[in-house]
Amino acid sequence: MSAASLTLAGASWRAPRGPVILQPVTLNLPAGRVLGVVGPNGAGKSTFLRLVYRYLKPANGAVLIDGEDIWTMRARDVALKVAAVLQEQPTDFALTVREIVDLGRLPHRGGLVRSDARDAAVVSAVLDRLDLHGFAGRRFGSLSGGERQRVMVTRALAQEPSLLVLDEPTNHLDIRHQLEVIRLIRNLDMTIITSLHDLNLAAAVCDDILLLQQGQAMGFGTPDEVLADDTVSRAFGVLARRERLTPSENSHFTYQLNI
Ligand SMILES: Nc1ncnc2c1ncn2[C@@H]1O[C@H](COP(=O)(O)OP(=O)(O)OP(=O)(O)O)[C@@H](O)[C@H]1O
Repeated sequence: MSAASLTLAGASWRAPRGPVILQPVTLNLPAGRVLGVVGPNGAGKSTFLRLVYRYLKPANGAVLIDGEDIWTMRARDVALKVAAVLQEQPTDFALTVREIVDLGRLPHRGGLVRSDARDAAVVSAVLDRLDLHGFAGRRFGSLSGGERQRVMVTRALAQEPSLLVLDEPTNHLDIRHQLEVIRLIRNLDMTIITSLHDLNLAAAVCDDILLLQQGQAMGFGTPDEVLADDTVSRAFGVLARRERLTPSENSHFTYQLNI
């Protein structure tokens, strides 16, 4: 497993027989970076993520992973490189946690081939990593929202991707599990693309930020470059002020309605 670079070369998306939802985006993310995708509701964050994990095909331009256009690659080869944890959770509630996590191994074996010892070892290792071993035999449907979210992260890690896409990964999680997932994101040896609503979290966790507003990229760069008070205020339609907390030097945004 190693990290992969991501390039968007003028990639845009248009709804079928509808308007352009995402205007052309061009960016180059070196391998191993953590990219946070931020912006108000309806800005196009999920659409951007769907282009990256090859769910949506760009109307124009291309998405490249390690320099290769993902739409000229076989779907299975993309699945060997890219895993996604989405807001929508699977409905196979009758499966056990171990069975759900084992589904992450599917791209590594052809068709109906059964799990082998290596698959079992990877599944056990990722269950341990997310502290879910005690849940392995539980039915997915019997878990809480936060436990399900951790299972979905675990399944994605079982895929051993080089690029991990996360849609609001801390949703449903209590404070401790939020911190654990954030620490995990920072420590993974892969490229991460994550949408986040919490700008404080985005500034603390991400190497780079893509700010979207009404389907347009308003900024791409380090959190300090992109998340300036006036830019955040304009994008979200609020008065935003960023302070530095001492001694951590972490950013802390406060907001008020500008009426
Ligand atoms: N298939 C579609 N057909 C028409 N409109 C769509 C389609 N998919 C998305 N949209 C619209 O495109 C816009 C961007 O949607 P998207 O889900 O990417 O936003 P988002 O930034 O993830 O929003 P949120 O923060 O609310 O989750 C929204 O206005 C949405 O209604």
